[in-house]
Amino acid sequence: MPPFAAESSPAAAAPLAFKVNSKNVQYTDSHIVADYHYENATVTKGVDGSYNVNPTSIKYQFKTEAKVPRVGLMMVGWGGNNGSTLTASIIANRRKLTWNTKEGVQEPNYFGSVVQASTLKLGVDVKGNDVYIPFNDILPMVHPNDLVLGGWDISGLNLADSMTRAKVLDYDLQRQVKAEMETLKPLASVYYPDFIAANQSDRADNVIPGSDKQAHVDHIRADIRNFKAANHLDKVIVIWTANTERFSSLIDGVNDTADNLLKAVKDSHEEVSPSTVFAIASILENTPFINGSPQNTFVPGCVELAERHAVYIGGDDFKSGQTKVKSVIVDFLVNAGIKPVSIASYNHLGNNDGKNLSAPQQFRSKEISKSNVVDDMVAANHLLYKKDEHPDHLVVIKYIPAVGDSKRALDEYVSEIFMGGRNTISMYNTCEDSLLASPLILDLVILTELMTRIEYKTEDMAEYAPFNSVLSILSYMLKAPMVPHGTQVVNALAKQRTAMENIFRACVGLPPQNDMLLEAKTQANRK
Ligand SMILES: NC(=O)c1ccc[n+]([C@@H]2O[C@H](COP(=O)([O-])OP(=O)(O)OC[C@H]3O[C@@H](n4cnc5c(N)ncnc54)[C@H](O)[C@@H]3O)[C@@H](O)[C@H]2O)c1
Ligand SMILES: O=P([O-])([O-])O[C@@H]1[C@@H](O)[C@H](O)[C@@H](O)[C@H](O)[C@@H]1O
Repeated sequence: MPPFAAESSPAAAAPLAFKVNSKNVQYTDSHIVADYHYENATVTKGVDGSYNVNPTSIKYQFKTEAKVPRVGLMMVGWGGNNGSTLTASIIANRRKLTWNTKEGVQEPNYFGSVVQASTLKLGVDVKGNDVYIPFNDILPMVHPNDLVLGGWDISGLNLADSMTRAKVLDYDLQRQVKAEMETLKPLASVYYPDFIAANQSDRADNVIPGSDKQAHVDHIRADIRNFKAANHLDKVIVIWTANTERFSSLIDGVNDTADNLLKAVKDSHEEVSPSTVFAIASILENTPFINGSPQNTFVPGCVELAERHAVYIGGDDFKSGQTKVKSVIVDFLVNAGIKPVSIASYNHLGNNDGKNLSAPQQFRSKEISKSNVVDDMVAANHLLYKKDEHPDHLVVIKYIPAVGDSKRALDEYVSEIFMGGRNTISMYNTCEDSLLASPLILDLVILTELMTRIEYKTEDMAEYAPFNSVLSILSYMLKAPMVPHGTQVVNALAKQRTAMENIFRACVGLPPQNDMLLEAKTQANRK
């Protein structure tokens, strides 16, 4: 039986939520085609140190396939807290289950998903008031309830037992989805003990045998093909929500180029990690691969392979809690002309992720992804920070089993303010970590799939082309967002969200979002 088939295929192309009345936008039976002028400015510095600013305008044409396909989500680490929680939550939403809690009857939702539970401004009404629509109405997108779920885990527990082990969801909900979850069993996976904490070995009872890494790549490729065929899917997206691995060493001749990496797989080189095996297998199956963990899955050779095959990749590390808040707080402080001088981020948690992170090499992967998030915001304000000057920044993660998935996060931001003053912001944040991360998996899979249906061309291009294989548009959901080589990393959450919104607005021929509200500022006093 297919691991988990959606109860019904999504309807044919659903009617669009809105139409833009413009000569720049054409709606065909199959596509939305929009002409868009991308306005920017190039800045050069004169010998006297002054800037010369040259406005630029590039005409793009975006073509979006309007029909939403039948999509499968294959999770690596399906039996983990995130994977089992997301699966149960989709069942609950799909079946409109309600459950009793001490607060009363709870209804299912997709809170925490930008795509499913946030809105965006479409424009203003005749009175000049903002009009907001659901984020997922900007362009046709897959609905989570229509996703077909599957995946792999080194633990052979079925999803009901995994859900019980995770201790995330309320019992009265677990009770209602148990029967369906019991039918779901992760596929055997690739397990190289050296890459995750030794304390994970007791879970590894569902492992593809042998140490031949080429055979493992071929095995995973076959799994993807079989899942797609068995569930009559148009597309599959693979997301790594398995344990955090140690970083792979970057070795010339091994993982520096696509060809060397493919040879390293053939040679079963020890530095090819399980996550890179999955990424290679996905790329060779023309299947997007997203890394929800902090390790450097995408070694240079893997990025080159994705670019060679024009397959989307994205990562790293779901941005779900402390880091998400940090990418707002530091942005606010620096843009307010206030100078953070020290950032201390401590948390403890007791889930299996925390257990794995209690090992030094796995913690180091997470420390890196949690530490670099302020770099762009600091670099953007040379008035506050001299070149290469940074706030002190400390990341601490401790494992305390008793608190389970309910992460306790303590953050302290000390900033220099006016005339030598100091401002200290302290935060204490507790939450079920998996309930923050699981909705992000939805956003990542839904937006990655949408991006596979969008092409662009500029006036100098004869044919349409896909976006760059490294999907930096996903950065809002990621702590250490991957960007195309040589391009800037943006971590500020507001900028990440605006970029995402404006690209989708451009695909329907709308100008970038702005909050100038000139209507209210110029007409209000008109006699
Ligand atoms: N808030 C969050 O939960 C959050 C936020 C950011 C990042 N992450 C990252 O997401 C990942 C998953 O988090 P989680 O809380 O679900 O962890 P988890 O430990 O509950 O689940 C990970 C699962 O991966 C499985 N696994 C390990 N190695 C595997 C392999 N090679 N192949 C297949 N399965 C394998 C484990 O058996 C386990 O079931 C972790 O790397 C974590 O750091 C989580
Ligand atoms: O998202 P965030 O709160 O900054 O970071 C979290 C860490 O603080 C936590 O210890 C870890 O278990 C989660 O995987 C997540 O990465």
